[in-house]
Amino acid sequence: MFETAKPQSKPSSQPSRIHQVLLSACGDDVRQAAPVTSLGMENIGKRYGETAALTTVTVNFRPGIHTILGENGSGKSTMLKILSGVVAPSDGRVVLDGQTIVASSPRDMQNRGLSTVFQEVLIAPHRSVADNIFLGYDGFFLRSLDKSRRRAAAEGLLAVLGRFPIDLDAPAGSLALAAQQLVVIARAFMRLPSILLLDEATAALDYADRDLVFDAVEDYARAGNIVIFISHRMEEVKRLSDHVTVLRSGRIIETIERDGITSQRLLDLMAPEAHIHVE
Ligand SMILES: Nc1ncnc2c1ncn2[C@@H]1O[C@H](COP(=O)(O)OP(=O)(O)OP(=O)(O)O)[C@@H](O)[C@H]1O
Repeated sequence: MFETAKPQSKPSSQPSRIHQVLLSACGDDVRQAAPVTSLGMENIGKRYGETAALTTVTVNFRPGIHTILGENGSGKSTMLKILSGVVAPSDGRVVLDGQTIVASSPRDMQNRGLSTVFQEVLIAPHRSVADNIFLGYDGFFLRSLDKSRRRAAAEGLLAVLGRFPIDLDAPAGSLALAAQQLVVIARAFMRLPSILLLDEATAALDYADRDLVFDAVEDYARAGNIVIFISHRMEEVKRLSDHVTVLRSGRIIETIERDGITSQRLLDLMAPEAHIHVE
């Protein structure tokens, strides 16, 4: 069966729900990252010794949800690590709103409005949930937030993203992996990024919580932000994507727009030699 993705929803002029939660918790001290209208990779190459992880990758990301799809080892995480400033490309350049980013670092990219949820769940296990959500946020809010506003912000975000309350005072390392993943996603949203990168960020969640996170992500993209999403799950890709870029062996094979996205087409592009037929 050839299902197509649902029609793309119109951009909204409203602030995102996440933004509204933070405004109501923290008032005017919330600072949203400057809007970004385009993030590009131009002729990016990345080699690890003999391995060419990426070869002449050129792609432009705009507001909306842009998925990167490819088999294991096709180079998806390497793309996100380069955009996040974690890994330097061997060739090519990253361009943000027409400006070439030189010698970027994770901190530099965060300051330019980018937040990343990496595949590995990165938490400080002995620190509280609330501390984890605010990790690395010094100076982000216009004035330092008192404890009660921090807690209200953390609680508000977690309530948008998950169904069950998470104890803000518990050491983050004592939580189940799914709850830790929600904490990491909440941390990424707390910065109100203009560009949100999600690398298999919902892998540990059950369907119901995944749905809530996807609702929040869709709403966030509709408010004019760029979301770059990596997932292996076909139903997620079809639900969320405005554009899908398919990678194979470190090269871009094609970028498909929402109207053209079907499971069969994506499988044919990802692994043509496998001849997988979608029933
Ligand atoms: N730090 C590294 N050192 C050496 N090789 C690496 C390193 N990181 C990635 N690679 C190699 O680069 C290629 C692309 O890896 P990458 O993790 O970007 O792929 P991926 O599509 O994200 O895979 P997965 O879906 O398994 O996460 C693979 O061959 C991988 O083994």
